[in-house]
Amino acid sequence: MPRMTPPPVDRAAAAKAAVAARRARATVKRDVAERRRTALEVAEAGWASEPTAPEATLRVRELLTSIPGIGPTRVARIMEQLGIADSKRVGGLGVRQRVILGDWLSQREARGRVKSRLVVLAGPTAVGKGTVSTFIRENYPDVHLSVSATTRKPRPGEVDGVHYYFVDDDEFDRMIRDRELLEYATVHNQSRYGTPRPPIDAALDKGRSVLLEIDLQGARQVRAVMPEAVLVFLLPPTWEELVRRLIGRGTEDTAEQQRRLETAKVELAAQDEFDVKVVNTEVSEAAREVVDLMTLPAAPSRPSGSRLQ
Ligand SMILES: Nc1nc2c(ncn2[C@@H]2O[C@H](COP(=O)(O)OP(=O)(O)O)[C@@H](O)[C@H]2O)c(=O)[nH]1
Ligand SMILES: Nc1ncnc2c1ncn2[C@@H]1O[C@H](COP(=O)(O)OP(=O)(O)O)[C@@H](O)[C@H]1O
Repeated sequence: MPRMTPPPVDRAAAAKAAVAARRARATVKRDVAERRRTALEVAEAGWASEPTAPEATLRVRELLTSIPGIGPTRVARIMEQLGIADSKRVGGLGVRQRVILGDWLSQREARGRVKSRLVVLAGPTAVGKGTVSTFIRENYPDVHLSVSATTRKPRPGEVDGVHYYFVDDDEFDRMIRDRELLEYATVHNQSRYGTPRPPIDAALDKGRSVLLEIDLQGARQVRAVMPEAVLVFLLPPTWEELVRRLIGRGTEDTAEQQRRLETAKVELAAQDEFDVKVVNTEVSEAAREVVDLMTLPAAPSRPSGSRLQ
């Protein structure tokens, strides 16, 4: 599998790029408003700013990457859909491309304004769903992290009501019967897992954002019953890194690891069903990208190196 993330950039350059990206987004939107005066007039008017202005020299790829929740893989797909070459700079776009890009940005913004506060986090085994969710629970207390019910036995250190509600088969059946579960599924052909609905409704009613960390089958069910939910697919930086994480975790024997990796291939093939892809290279970064989707103010950052760095 090819690398999915670009090499790290230095912070000053990243900050400069972020400012340029913000200005470029504003310029493209202004440009779209102007286009109503007819495409010809816009063509004659040319680009709204100097060709050397930072927003004009910025690559479209960088502009799109600067939008929270859009990773490099998604950017490549969006650019292909919009028919914009990878090397294009914002200032070098033709009228038609500017119109297409401007429309896309406006639609994205409109969607952002009505964005659901319910985010579903899914992804292949060992990609780091649990780790990212735990980071969010510990660093973004405004987010309500759903606690699932499961028929699997607790692992050492797992606390009932915190990590899961550990229930037996009869109780799980009762929850299904009484329609207490938003979704449920049998995972890894072993145990049943389900999302209790009442706490989610209560949290949403109070205006809190809600995060569900569930499997692919569950994510599809949530989409069917709550189409406003934002579905996030967590990706590993590379396939090799996913294998390393699974083996490194050391919670499955070799046969089970093989079985999970086979499932992971199937799950990775479903990534395009999701609204947003987030690459889990750095736990804190991936967590921030997920929380950004909920339009919450960011939590104060902890001193670097305090956890999971
Ligand atoms: N559909 C569904 N899947 C869940 C739910 N809770 C957890 N899962 C998924 O169940 C799988 C197994 O979770 P777990 O037993 O904690 O083991 P691990 O994540 O593989 O270490 C993971 O893919 C979770 O995302 C739920 O409420 N519904
Ligand atoms: N960004 C990351 N960088 C390095 N290791 C990670 C990262 N995210 C998670 N891990 C490690 O990968 C392993 C699997 O993570 P886990 O959260 O259990 O995955 P999942 O819940 O998706 O099955 C764990 O050992 C965890 O510490």
